[in-house]
Amino acid sequence: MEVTARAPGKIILAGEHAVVHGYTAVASSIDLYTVFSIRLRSEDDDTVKLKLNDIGLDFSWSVRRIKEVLSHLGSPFSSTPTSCSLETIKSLATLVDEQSFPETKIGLASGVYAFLWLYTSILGFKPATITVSSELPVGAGLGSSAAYCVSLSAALLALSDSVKLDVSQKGWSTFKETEAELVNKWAFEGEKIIHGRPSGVDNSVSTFGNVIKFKSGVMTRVNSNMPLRMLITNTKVGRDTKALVANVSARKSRHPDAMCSVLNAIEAISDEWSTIIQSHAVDDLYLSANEEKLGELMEMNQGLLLSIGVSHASIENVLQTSMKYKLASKLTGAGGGDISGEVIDKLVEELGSFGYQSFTAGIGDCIDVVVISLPFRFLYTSFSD
Ligand SMILES: Nc1ncnc2c1ncn2[C@@H]1O[C@H](COP(=O)(O)OP(=O)(O)OP(=O)(O)O)[C@@H](O)[C@H]1O
Ligand SMILES: C[C@@](O)(CCO)CC(=O)[O-]
Ligand SMILES: [Mg+2]
Repeated sequence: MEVTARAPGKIILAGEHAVVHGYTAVASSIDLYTVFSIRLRSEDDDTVKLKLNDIGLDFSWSVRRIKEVLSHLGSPFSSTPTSCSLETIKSLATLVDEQSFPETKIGLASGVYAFLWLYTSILGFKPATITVSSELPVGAGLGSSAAYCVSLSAALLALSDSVKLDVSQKGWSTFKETEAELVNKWAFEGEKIIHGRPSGVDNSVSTFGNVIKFKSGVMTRVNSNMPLRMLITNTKVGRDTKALVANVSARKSRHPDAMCSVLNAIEAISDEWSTIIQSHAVDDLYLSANEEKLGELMEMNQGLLLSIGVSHASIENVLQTSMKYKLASKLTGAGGGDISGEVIDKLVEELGSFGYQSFTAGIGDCIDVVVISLPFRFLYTSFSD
């Protein structure tokens, strides 16, 4: 039996970091996916093999060893999403250390802990070969960790017999709403292992697709009526969402009043973003006035992100380069090395001369356009041998 599940990445249009502290963010899924495939092996095989294609790492555990290390948990199965305790993370770290995790890639280990937690909690101790590969750059602000956790949870739940598929389209099937909620909740537990303190916006937009507004754990769907041209630039500067989120919290406890004002301002920007993209353009003039407003909001949001300490010299370089072409930009996701914005070919070329990689997340025929109202959802297909 094999199941393949995929889940999209995202861009945060406004409100990253503020959303961790209970303020509104607006996010959209993009058409770049992470794909998990799980092939169950025969019960007497006794191995769980994990192949992480994007980061070039393979693992192989015996089911017996996993059981032994997690013996304090008793039965691992849980029908409701459960948090991984610190004690269990230490046990999972033992399993990962035994596989000689390369020191240079140690920052990636939390993804393997999240895998082991979700796998054993949802499927128990079944032998299998699991492969993951992604179109998303890992750790660049496009929600790779959420797409990883959502596609993994979707594949596991599809195999667990506890969920039923919705109608099948072109070989892919979707989950019904309540089952998608279950996938989302499990994915959030995985994100907690990777991020430390996720808001839940990334896994929610990866699970439900489209454009969403997110505040204090509550998601609202946004009906976007505005096609947007977006360019995403990866500065390739390594960074870690967990550390950036922790730095913002530390700054907030040092300067509570000032930070509260900044986060309130970010929330006002998110609210205006969602109002604008939901409005119906009566004519081209109205549309271009709205585009200009969004550009200003992006500039203001970026200024506030700088003030909370999550920008980076490379991001500022992209901003200044874009400004030469009178284009607005902001970082997206956790910051510290990535950016999104509107652009023209010359800008892409100039950004390329700094070693940055610009790409568009195209949809269907619209290769260079992100139409943020498209209904991206994770999908999976299953078949038996
Ligand atoms: N395809 C993948 N293969 C293996 N691990 C992955 C993959 N995608 C994500 N991860 C895990 O997620 C971590 C990156 O998550 P992180 O939250 O730092 O970045 P991001 O999700 O890409 O950006 P952001 O959270 O700002 O949107 C990696 O260190 C790894 O543990
Ligand atoms: C930085 C952050 O706001 C977005 C990361 O994509 C973290 C989160 O919301 O979990
Ligand atoms: Mg992430």
